[in-house]
Amino acid sequence: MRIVAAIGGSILIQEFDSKKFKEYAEILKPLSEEHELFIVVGGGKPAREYIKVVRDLECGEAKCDDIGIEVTRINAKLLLSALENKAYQKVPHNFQEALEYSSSGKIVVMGGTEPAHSTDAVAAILAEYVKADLLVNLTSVDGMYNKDPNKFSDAELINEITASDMMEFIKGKDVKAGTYEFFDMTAIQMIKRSSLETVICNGDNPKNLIKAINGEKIGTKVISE
Ligand SMILES: Nc1ncnc2c1ncn2[C@@H]1O[C@H](COP(=O)(O)OP(=O)(O)O)[C@@H](O)[C@H]1O
Ligand SMILES: O=c1ccn([C@@H]2O[C@H](COP(=O)(O)OP(=O)(O)O)[C@@H](O)[C@H]2O)c(=O)[nH]1
Repeated sequence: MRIVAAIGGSILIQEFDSKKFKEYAEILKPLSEEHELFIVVGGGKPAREYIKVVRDLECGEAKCDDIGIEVTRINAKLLLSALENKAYQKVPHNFQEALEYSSSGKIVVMGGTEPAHSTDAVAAILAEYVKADLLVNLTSVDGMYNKDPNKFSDAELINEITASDMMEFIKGKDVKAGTYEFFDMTAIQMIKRSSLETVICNGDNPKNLIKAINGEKIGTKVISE
């Protein structure tokens, strides 16, 4: 299968250590023997810290995004280091490069591309671009809830949701640099327009990626309606 997986910065680099990079490398290396893998990594806390500095410099949101993108690319480089020769050792800056690098037969790892969206959108566009069989979004919670599970203890996990309902849910959420929380509108639009098979699940345990690939019931399944 051709798989695009987005790994949220919130899990990959929660602390400044190599733990999650190593854990993911251990899972991704054997998976790449069977599947074609494209990994998109987020910026997490370091991106938000840098964005705060740029915002204080008052040079505009696009510049803040630009710095956020640089941080996602640093995280991509860290994952490349952990993956060693199983990954193509260059971070693509756009979708065409990602496709080119994948012809090496190795894992491709990238971060952001352009301002005004998150790496969740990058992963969805990439999935469209490379005609992926599956898009997996690995985040810091078990999937999509009816409200923020970190704010509401009675939040309920949604097992299945249509892209249209998800759009309705996300409408009006902040689109400033570093503030995309759960998912962004661009990502959902891609899922809808290209009927991308999508699963959102907890990436704190990298083995959940295997479960999602094996079609086990996990997290939230997004139906492209
Ligand atoms: N309806 C919701 N369902 C799940 N998570 C939500 C929801 N609304 C807000 N969130 C928040 O979104 C966060 C995930 O976004 P984020 O930290 O940016 O992750 P990532 O690093 O994967 O992009 C969760 O920690 C959660 O607090
Ligand atoms: O293609 C991209 C990817 C990222 N970003 C910026 O980089 C930040 C960090 O990316 P990430 O996807 O991790 O967003 P987060 O979920 O941390 O908000 C985002 O908030 C955006 O400001 C961007 O502008 N374009």
